[in-house]
Amino acid sequence: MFSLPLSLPSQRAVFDILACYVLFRVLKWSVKPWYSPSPLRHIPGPAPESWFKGNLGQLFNAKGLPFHLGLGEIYGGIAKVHGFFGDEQLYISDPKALQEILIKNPDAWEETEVFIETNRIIFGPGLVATTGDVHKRQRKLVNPVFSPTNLRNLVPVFYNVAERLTDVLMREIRSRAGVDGFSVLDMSEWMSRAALETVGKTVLGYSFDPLDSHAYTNAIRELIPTLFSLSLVRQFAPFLVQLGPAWMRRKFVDWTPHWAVQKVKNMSDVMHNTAVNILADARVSMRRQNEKTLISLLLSANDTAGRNERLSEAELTGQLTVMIFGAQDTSSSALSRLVYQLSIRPDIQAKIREEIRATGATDRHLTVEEIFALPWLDAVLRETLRLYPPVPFVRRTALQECTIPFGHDSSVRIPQGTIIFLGIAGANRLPSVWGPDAKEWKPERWLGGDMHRKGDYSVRLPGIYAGMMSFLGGKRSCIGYRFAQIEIKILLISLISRFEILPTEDDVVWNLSQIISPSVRIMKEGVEAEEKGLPLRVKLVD
Ligand code: HEM
Repeated sequence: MFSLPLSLPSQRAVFDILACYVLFRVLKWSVKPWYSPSPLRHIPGPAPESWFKGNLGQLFNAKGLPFHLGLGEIYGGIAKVHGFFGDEQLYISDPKALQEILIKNPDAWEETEVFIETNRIIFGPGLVATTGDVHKRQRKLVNPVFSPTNLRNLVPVFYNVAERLTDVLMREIRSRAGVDGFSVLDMSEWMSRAALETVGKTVLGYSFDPLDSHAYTNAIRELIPTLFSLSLVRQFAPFLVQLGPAWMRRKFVDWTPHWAVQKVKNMSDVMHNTAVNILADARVSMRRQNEKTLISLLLSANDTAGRNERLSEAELTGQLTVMIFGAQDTSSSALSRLVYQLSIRPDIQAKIREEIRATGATDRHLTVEEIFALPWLDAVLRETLRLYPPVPFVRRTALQECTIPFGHDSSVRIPQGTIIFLGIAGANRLPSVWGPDAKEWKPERWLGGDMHRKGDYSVRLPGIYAGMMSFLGGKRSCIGYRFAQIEIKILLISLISRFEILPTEDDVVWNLSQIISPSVRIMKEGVEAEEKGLPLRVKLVD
């Protein structure tokens, strides 16, 4: 558990600081109800599981997804949960409330300090580590880089990765197929490699070589699970970042005797150093070859931006790391779920194969228009992202006191500083929006346009994609949502036109580590355990 040999005074310093913080929170918690009764006291919700961490142990838990979904089902669109020392927080999946928070009054809400400060330490000052005007300025420069035209120009690169993936899979299958022609492959591993290679090539023009165990590759793939294991410790970040200058905070991190903190520190150093080198290379090759990777487009946009709009070197390095992260785990989680759903529904897999074949796509690359005109592929992508969003929740803090409407004609006053969870997965399953079959995976609900929606037409979610919350909505919505659609569709076209995919007998479970990922239940020395992966039976189509 403890990985660093620390001197006694430094351990003592970390301990004293944490002890002061705990004392401060306990005092605040015990005195507050006497001088101001909470306006949230009547909001229903589960009892705190512990006096110390409230419901945080249930919310930030690999097995916590049913708890998240249950909050909306049991208590409605706004439920009260508890943070440290009884801190009252809200869990929100109500469409009207989401509309108010994300669209109507976005300046009253911001990412939590915990999120911003830990991201700033890990990624540097990129999009996920800045707020207010700085974030607005960064988005103004980064958003156009993901324009439909720029993404269209990258289609050959997306195809190149997809074809390299199918070539490798063909070799794998041929070398170890059984008599029935099927081979069992860990498809989540392959989807993760494909997603990393895609983002490496499109954003940076850089190959991470998916078969190589490059330190940067490992850092990218292990960071999010390691951070999730630190979810509770992370809550102290806003307090810790106020402790003196940067060199002193770095010393505190160096002295922290926790293996996961040290692992995150090392991964963050690897990512930062690699990003600095990649940026320098990108500058050189951009000038030499007029290269059109997303980072070279960002560099050009930055060079021509006005002085007050321009990103600093640290901000550019931050964007680069953030783009890689934003793209990798999320896309690979979505792809894993998609191939799994198609494996258990071979009838729908066959429909996609048929519609691809009808375009003649097996011999040529489809254009973006042709890709988006495949109705079953589109319906399967939408339905899978709706029912199984890779990021099931995000959090925000109220920057000022505000009142938010919810339900038919209710409202609640929210004190400044309140932390809220935006229940992405919960909102995506609301019967009021999607109809009584909201909890079923039914791609056909997307065929025939909006008329097929069975919910109440007056209730709308403020998401940027297909009226769902999977890529969020508003000022901090996903910048790569078009990128993700093209990437996923091209990879699926290549896979489904060449391979038939069926499930194995394995018991697949989907765990939460901020982003959802698959594991299988196994017996290890007579004891039930879980192993990361998604074994599926794959064979070449006849
Ligand atoms: C299926 C794939 C994806 C899903 C489900 C997804 C989902 C999300 C969500 C929910 C957020 C909001 C996070 C928050 O508010 O805390 C977000 C933000 C973001 N995403 Fe994605 N994302 C995906 C793919 C991508 C890709 C491919 C990229 C880049 C190439 C990307 C880049 C980003 C960035 C940079 C942000 C931060 C935006 C900001 O704070 O202004 N994402 N994404």
